[in-house]
Amino acid sequence: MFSEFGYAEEKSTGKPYDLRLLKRLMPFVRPYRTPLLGALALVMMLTALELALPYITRIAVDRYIVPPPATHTGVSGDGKGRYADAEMSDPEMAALVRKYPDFFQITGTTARIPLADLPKLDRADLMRLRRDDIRGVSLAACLFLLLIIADFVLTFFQVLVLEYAGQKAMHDLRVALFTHIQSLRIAYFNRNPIARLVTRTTNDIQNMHELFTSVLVAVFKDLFLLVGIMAVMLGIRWQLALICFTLLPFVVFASLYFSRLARNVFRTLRIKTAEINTRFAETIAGIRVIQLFRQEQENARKFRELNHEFYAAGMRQIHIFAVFMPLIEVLTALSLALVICYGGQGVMSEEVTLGILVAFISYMRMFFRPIREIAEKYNILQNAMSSAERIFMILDTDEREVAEPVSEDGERQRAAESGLQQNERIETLVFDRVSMHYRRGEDVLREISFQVRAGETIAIVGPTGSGKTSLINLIIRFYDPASGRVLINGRDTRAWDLPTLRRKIALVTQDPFLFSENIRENIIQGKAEISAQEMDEILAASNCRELVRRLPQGAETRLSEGGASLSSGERQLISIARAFARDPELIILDEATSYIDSETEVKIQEALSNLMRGRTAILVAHRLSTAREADTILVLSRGRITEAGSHEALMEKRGVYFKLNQLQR
Ligand SMILES: Nc1ncnc2c1ncn2[C@@H]1O[C@H](COP(=O)(O)OP(=O)(O)OP(=O)(O)O)[C@@H](O)[C@H]1O
Repeated sequence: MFSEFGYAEEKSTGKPYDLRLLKRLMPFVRPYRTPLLGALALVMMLTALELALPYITRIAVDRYIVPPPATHTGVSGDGKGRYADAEMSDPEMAALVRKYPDFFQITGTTARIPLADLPKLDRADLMRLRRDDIRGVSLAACLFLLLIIADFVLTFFQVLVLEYAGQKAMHDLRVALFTHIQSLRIAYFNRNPIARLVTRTTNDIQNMHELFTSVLVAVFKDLFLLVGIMAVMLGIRWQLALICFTLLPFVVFASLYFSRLARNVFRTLRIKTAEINTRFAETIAGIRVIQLFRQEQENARKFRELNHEFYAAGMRQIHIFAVFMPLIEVLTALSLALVICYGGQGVMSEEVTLGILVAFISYMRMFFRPIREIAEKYNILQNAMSSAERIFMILDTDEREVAEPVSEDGERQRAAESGLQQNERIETLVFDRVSMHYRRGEDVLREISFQVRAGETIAIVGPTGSGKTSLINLIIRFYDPASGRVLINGRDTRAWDLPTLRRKIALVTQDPFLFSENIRENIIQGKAEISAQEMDEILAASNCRELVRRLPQGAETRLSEGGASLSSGERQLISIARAFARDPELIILDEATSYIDSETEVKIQEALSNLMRGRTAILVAHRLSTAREADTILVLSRGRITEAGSHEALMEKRGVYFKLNQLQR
């Protein structure tokens, strides 16, 4: 049963990139293109900074650390060995040279000392001789530090700007999705379980968010870094660079292979998470049934099974990454070994400087990271694409309740029409040979015809499943007839402006739904503020006064989810107050079948007669005593009207209605 609960759709494997989908995303991204481009520019700067770091190390090593003194002095060679030079014109150098007459040879204004003899000098003298190198190294270190600080600051702004753009774009997408879902016809919700729609607005949007923040810009960064490292390495020493790149195909292959393995596991994990969530939500919603029928153990067994499948998928994921991550580390280490081996030989044969070797080692450490990250992001990208696919599938659902006016002219025309209709009072409601079905070929109403005039009350009675609720669903246009017409004032309801039509009607259902807002908000339901006096009148007419007085903060008391803190009778009283607040012309009442204590029952009946006074009413009556007062009673059976007339007329007829009365007595 669970696997049928809309999860098949979760299995859809999005392509890792789909230009069509990316194009659809553009309207949501376009308003934030400036911050996105800003983030991209910051990423380019960051890449340049990161590439510069090993280069600075190389300069520090080659120019200042390894060679002998550089500025006052220089390296010179005469075939037999290498020397460090010191300028005798500098008095400090001259004094130093004179201190070690055995080591220095003076020619003209230059003194030189064989490199091999440098360690024989005092440490302080050696430092003095190499003071310019020490200054150079300190400068390089400062520059290194500055770049790291700049990296930190730029990363901060890059993350901030990117998150801003991503959050904003996803905020807009979530609102668009929510608004669209809200505008869909009731029939759509029969086919789409709540859990699926909730997942769309939460998980799927989250996946898309990750696409923005972890993939889009980061992939650019990884690519810049990869290309940059390759270019710098080739530029410094192409022979050594090519040796390093020999392992590249293995890394790319391993990354692609593992990302494919991981993709399947991620998908299973996603499905299992959704199933666990639904099982959990269902358990809480149905806790009374579970406890009453002692289903705890069986339910726990099913949950354990699901949980185990989730655990198994989680472990598979861990196994994959437990092999993949170290494998990439091994390949990185191998490439480092190659650099050290070949680079080390190069240093010994003086084809490569030590600085180059050090820089290469740093670059190699950085080199495989972007490849690994691109492989990881491939999964996020794919996830996001299938989320985008599912989100747009909903956004493309063309089952809107109110057709959008196609042009401005259409809009004006509609506004003018709705203005006219707003002032028009409902005089007649006519069902003209109406049939309807939920599934093709299974008519639940057949050829229904009847008429109601302003001020009349019609009661509909009939066994369960005979189509009473379906009939009232047609009046408020939750559904439309398959054939025939529902006419108000002689005009098809489909030609009426839907909001205007609905504003004239109030529906009091069997089990009214209350929102987790306060009582006042539940009653006024989006209406502009109403005065305290009006509110008091509504509470009085709907018999809610006493109930509100008992609550800790009166009408401002916030209800728990679905009004669960109130009894079903109290919920009905509030829903009657809600109908009063609309001051409707037509009342549709689906009488409650649940047991309500007789005191509350009296209150409800009183409130209802107040509500129906002077108004047109259509009443689905489960108790025949309620139907008795109606002007006309329609008896429905298997979707057809089998009898119609006043209570007296139908009793005289001695048909179905008479028999029902005998039974309920
Ligand atoms: N959303 C739906 N999708 C498919 N079939 C439906 C749907 N709602 C109702 N039905 C079917 O339509 C038929 C009429 O149902 P309806 O709810 O109108 O009966 P009812 O007379 O109001 O019943 P009750 O007295 O139990 O409320 C039933 O066979 C029911 O199974």
